Amino acid sequence: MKDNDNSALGRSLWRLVRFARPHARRIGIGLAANAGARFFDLLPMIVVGRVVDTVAGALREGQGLAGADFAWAGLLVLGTFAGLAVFQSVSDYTLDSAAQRIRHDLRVDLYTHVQKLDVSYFESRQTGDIMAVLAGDVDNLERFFSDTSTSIVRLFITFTGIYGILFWMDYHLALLLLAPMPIAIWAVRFFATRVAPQYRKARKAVGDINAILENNLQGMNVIQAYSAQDHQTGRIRLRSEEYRDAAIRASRERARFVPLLYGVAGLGYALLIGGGGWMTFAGIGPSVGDFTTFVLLAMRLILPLFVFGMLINQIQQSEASALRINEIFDTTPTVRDQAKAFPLDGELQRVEVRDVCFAYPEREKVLCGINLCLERGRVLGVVGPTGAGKSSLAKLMLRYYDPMDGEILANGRELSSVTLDSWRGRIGYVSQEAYLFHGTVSENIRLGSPLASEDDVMRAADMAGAGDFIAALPQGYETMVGDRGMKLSGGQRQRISLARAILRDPEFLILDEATSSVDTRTEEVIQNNLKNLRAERITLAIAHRLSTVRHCDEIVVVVDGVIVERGTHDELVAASGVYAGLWQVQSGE
Ligand SMILES: Nc1ncnc2c1ncn2[C@@H]1O[C@H](COP(=O)(O)OP(=O)(O)OP(=O)(O)O)[C@@H](O)[C@H]1O
Repeated sequence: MKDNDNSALGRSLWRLVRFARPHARRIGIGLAANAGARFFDLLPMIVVGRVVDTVAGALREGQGLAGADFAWAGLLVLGTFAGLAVFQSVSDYTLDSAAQRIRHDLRVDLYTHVQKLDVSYFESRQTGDIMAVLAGDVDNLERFFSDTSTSIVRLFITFTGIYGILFWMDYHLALLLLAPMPIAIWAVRFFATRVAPQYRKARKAVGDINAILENNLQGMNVIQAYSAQDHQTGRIRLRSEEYRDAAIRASRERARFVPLLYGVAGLGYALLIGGGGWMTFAGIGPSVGDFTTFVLLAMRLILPLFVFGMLINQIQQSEASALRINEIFDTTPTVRDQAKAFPLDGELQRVEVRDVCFAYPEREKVLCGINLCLERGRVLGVVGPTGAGKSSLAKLMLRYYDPMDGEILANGRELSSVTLDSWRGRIGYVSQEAYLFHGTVSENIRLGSPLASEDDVMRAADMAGAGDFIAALPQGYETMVGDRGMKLSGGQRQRISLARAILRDPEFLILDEATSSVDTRTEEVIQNNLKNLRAERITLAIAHRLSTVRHCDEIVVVVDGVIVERGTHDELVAASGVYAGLWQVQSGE
């Protein structure tokens, strides 16, 4: 960010030009057509000059002219408009379609990149802010690629075309028109450096506003329950004011810039009309016809000059968006495939956790000296008080994070030397908060197994104890679950996410409080169903409710990130330790 603070024109935008490369041919055709269109656009003015010279010559020499003497001019002008129409539409279509393709590639690439980022990235950055980049900033760039860059090209061709003709006609006059140019260049640079920081602030404010909006819309029921509307409106107001002020400051810079451009244009014309008129009259300049063409062409420079001002403005806005997009592209995941990683092959027989310690970034240790051995066909239960580090252990298994010390081995191979896809592809994970996506029940169950048959989906739902309630929903498996599954109860959401994990037929099933929101009777049914599944997989079950882990082959008790007890249910109850105490409370003994 820092090295961009003083940059006037588009360093971040340049970095995104790579997205244009695959469409170079299309862009080339568009540019060539645009150049053709500009040629036909300017030709009538040369014809006008020739007509004026014909008239002036005839008047000077007292010759008569018939209407037929001007027919060529009319036909030529008509022809130029036909040419302009064809070339302009070819140019518009090819350049615009290239821009749409670039935006599409950019959006897909950026999203694909975001999907690879660490879980910790999403835990520390607000969703609404990332959304603002993926949606708002990408759309800003669409405008850049479709409108701004096309206008830049058009402007460039018009400018070079007009100046080319002017220099060819009379370089003295062309130089007169060029004289104030250095002032224009200075004005543009000045404007760009002044306005860029404001646009950056505005884009950041948009991200902040989106983050609060996204958060608040999701928690609107809580806001209403606590009558917190005024306070929340205040937060939005504050951010919106930041955006408003940055936008007004940018507008103020623009308002200063436009008179400068008018001044430059005025100076150029004053020199041209005054100096050129005198030179033409004195016979040391162009003919009357050429002077007419000259003035007409010069007039055509006015509009581009102001379009140029607008373009600088758009470029700066796009630059602010490009900066945010590049920030995401520059973020690399810390948990990723090592250069020498290769897929884990063979059946998953055992997962070992050796002397593992772990802390979240910039936090105290949450796990310390953890040793575990999980084997195929066996179920390991993890219990402990809230905040003890149980879910963190599951996150390490999933390789959302890598341990600080120690290692996790799968079939004897260190997890970090195995490709992420080959590892996570074997896991069925039911997280503490059952997250459902907007869609049908069936689509949600199929998340990790999109090609599964309907029968398999139903079987998985039955195993998860969800079959009956799904059948009773208005459209059964095709019922829409609402945003984040809000149209279902907590227990129903949990069972759908359990069905999702079961459908995957994973070799390693991680259940983090997977049945905490269902009643004890339903849980018992689910436990019985899961018993049939345990033979062909490793199961890790985390729970508060001891009845959930009671039948596990081994249970570990985690307190403050350390394993304090381990054994079977009976052994732990007999040991009269932490577990036995919890059991007494929960069983009412
Ligand atoms: N993403 C995170 N970043 C920083 N700290 C975290 C993060 N997630 C959890 N923690 C902290 O790590 C500690 C262990 O959390 P963890 O979720 O593993 O506990 P738990 O045993 O699963 O608790 P519970 O039974 O309440 O679910 C807690 O102190 C928690 O505040």
